[in-house]
Amino acid sequence: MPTKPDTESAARPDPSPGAGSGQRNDVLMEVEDLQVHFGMRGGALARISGRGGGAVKAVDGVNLTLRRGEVLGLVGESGSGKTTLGRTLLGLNRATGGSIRYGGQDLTELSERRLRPLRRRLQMVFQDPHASLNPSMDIRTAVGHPLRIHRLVADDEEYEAKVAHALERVGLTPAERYLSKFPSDLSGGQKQRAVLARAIIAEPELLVADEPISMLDMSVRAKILQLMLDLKRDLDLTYVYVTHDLASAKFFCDTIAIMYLGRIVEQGPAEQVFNEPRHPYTKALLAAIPEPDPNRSVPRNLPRGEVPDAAKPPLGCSFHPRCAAALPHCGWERRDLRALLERRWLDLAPDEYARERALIGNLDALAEPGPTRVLVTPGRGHSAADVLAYFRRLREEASETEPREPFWGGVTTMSEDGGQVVVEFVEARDPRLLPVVDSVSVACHLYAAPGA
Ligand SMILES: Nc1ncnc2c1ncn2[C@@H]1O[C@H](COP(=O)(O)OP(=O)(O)OP(=O)(O)O)[C@@H](O)[C@H]1O
Repeated sequence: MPTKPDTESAARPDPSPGAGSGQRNDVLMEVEDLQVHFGMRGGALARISGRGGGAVKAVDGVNLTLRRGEVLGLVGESGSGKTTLGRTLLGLNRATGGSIRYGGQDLTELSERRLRPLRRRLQMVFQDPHASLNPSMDIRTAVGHPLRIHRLVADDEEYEAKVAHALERVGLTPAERYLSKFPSDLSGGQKQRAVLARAIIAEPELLVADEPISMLDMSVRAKILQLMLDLKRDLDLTYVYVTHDLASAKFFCDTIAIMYLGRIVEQGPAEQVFNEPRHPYTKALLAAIPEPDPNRSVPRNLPRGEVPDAAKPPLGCSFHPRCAAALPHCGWERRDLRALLERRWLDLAPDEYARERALIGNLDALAEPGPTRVLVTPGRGHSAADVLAYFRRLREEASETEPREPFWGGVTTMSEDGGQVVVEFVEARDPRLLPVVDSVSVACHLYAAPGA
């Protein structure tokens, strides 16, 4: 990886629509309590996936300050909401709540017609350069497209000159060699350069780059990132870099926001987040990539499986079911009891599994979210006393063999009631993103005062 130039986040003369708006000069965008919920009602996909009636909380209460000249990395596993957040900052997805202050206006309230002129200033670079360029359009037409849309040139001569200038800026030189070529004539790296030329041609101030190098050959990835840094320096750009590739984020970003299920769980200067991760999720992500290895992406071997369904996020802290450091009030609920049993049963011999499984009646009743008081029906031929004794045995065993299993700490009482077993959990608390040190904020009860 090339060396990283100094950050240029200092204030500069402000030619943007934000000038004179009362915003601080170095702040480009201010995001408050942003929500993007996708309704699942009615659609065919919703019916097939069984998610009908709910909402996918792709972005759920995000606060961000984007400073001019900054490279902000949105990092997290697949499904954490990075792309949706990035698109919403540009008005490509509509927010369902909260605000995005930019240029003295709230983008979330603008009609499509009023958003259109702002789009010149807010550009997106997508992951797949092949899909980003129309195969039947030559580079001259594709790269200059924004000039026509936003009516930025007086005549063909000016058009041609601006396209040639943009191509040269991104290293497609001499420009004349590329103007009449088609995307299929270019390599992957050259295509992404052309995409960048199109993104900068209308003189934007913010670029949201969604995995801009992940589909490129390893040999050109660093070159494209270096080109982006050069463009940022020369054109006073600000970047939001969406990625699950921690190594490139470490190199490329000034600030990192780690996302999990639609929320930011840790945020701060890249150096601090990488050198001293605080949230257990950030720690797990970083522990899983050995350094230095720019080829690795976020691995799948995080504790306890995949990111949960964003339509039914876990109670309290969304990360608690996968978190080895979870506390009693992190949000334990009946789904966690089922997950605990299933994890245990996976390791049992068939006859042991059959014996234990038979103790519990309808396991599906434990599949839904909440509540924190759950009734467990014994299996046929078994009594509540059998189930209660079983649970108590599991808890005892866990305290000896798995002292780090946090689930049982979240159980307050277990008792019999009317032929069923009642398991009650500690009331869930939702962690808020709070400053922990200087400019690092973390959403985790490990860092919050009791009762916070
Ligand atoms: N248009 C949509 N309609 C319904 N759900 C959506 C839509 N777009 C995204 N989602 C859902 O929102 C959640 C967040 O998706 P998003 O693509 O923003 O995450 P991501 O972190 O960028 O993931 P990836 O790295 O896989 O792109 C996911 O559960 C996804 O299925």
